[in-house]
Amino acid sequence: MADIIIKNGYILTMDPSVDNIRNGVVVIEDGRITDVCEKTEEAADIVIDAQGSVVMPGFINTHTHAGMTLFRGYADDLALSDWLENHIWPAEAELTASDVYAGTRLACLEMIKSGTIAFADMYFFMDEVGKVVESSGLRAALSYGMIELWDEEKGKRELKEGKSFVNEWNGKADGRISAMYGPHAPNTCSKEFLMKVREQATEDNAKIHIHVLETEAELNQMKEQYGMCSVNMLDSIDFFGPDVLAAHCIWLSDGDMDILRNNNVNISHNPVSNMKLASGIAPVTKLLDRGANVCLGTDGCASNNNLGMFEEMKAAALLQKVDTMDPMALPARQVLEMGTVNGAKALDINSGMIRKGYNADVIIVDMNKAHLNPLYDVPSHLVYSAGSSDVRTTIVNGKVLMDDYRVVCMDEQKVIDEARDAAAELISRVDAKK
Ligand SMILES: O=c1[nH]cnc2c1ncn2[C@@H]1O[C@H](CO)[C@@H](O)[C@H]1O
Ligand SMILES: [Zn+2]
Repeated sequence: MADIIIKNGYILTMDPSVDNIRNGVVVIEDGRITDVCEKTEEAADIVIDAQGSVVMPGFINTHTHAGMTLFRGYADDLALSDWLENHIWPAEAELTASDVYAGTRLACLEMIKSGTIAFADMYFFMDEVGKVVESSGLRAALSYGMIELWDEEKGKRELKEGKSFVNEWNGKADGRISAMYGPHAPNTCSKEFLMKVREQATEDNAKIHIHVLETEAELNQMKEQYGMCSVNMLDSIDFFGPDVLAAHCIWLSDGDMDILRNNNVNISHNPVSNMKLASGIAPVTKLLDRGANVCLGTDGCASNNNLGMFEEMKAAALLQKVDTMDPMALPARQVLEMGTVNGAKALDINSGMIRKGYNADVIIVDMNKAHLNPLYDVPSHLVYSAGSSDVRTTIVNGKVLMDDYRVVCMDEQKVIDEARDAAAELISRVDAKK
């Protein structure tokens, strides 16, 4: 007997080798999708009627700082350097482990409710993040954000912390958690430090998550310091490879794009954060044309200000259209791939498609809504009209985390209350230091 059967839904497979099914069935057993078909005679413990809904792979948020939900709306409408240095970093200096626990729980709740099944995180107190991911049922690629700032002693401590996190958490929670190294950025970590990180990651068989060319200021700083941009500098130390997840990647030359493509670097595009901080527009269309793997991420809640992937998809599509002045640029189907298939490739997980043998990381989107009717084309609605609150069911690793709008893996109100309390106390500590 199967664990879960989802029936009567429109199956959006995202699998290039299999057509979508208008009225189909997804069978789930032992955390895997065991069948995708028109009809089944099989029985299951749980039968979900997805009438009037789309059954699709859940989203993969490939760049975030989950604990930053506590700073949602705390410092807005500022330039990135001012925002980070004068507002966010002083506030983060007061963060405690229990704050990160509360903030990450809130983030996981929000992600489950908005159809995200996995996320790539870079933050502090990562043991707390690991615990939250483990108990929530989500999947995640976690990294301790190492900020060296050209201080050799600090660099040693940071790398030690990054390494102990990798050693402890890589492969945990039945393989739902992978651990990565998270050097913050080429303008906050020295070349020597980045070389050590690369070496350590290779030795530990762990991936690397880093911010790259998010601002023009970074580009200028790198040119001044090294006589070359971040991509060239990283390439000169053989930093790149298919195990690297580079966030933002805005200020790229054509040569940089070739380097990223030729090294199979995964690029996390974060359009909402990039627009909000006026960081710039990443050349997504050009990267995709080259065959680079571009996926989507929201960035932290202080620069977005939510973790919704529907919104991120729409922003990505619209931004490329206006940037290239071509309304055919980045069509709905391709953005959906960025949010699912490409994200799975970046995190190296067997998710992102409704396909036999793949992880049962499935969401059900309710289409019986005013803003989703009439329905001509499913990808179009998902990208241009649907929103986070249209997700009715979220399944990760064959476990139902949200069942028909009801989150079953955590006490929703308690998570919200605890995060609100933690944020209030945190900000009063920050204000007391001013
Ligand atoms: O958009 C961004 N650019 C650069 N740094 C960021 C951004 N968003 C968050 N952080 C910062 O990265 C560190 C993660 O470990 C944190 O300090 C966080 O505030
Ligand atoms: Zn970031």
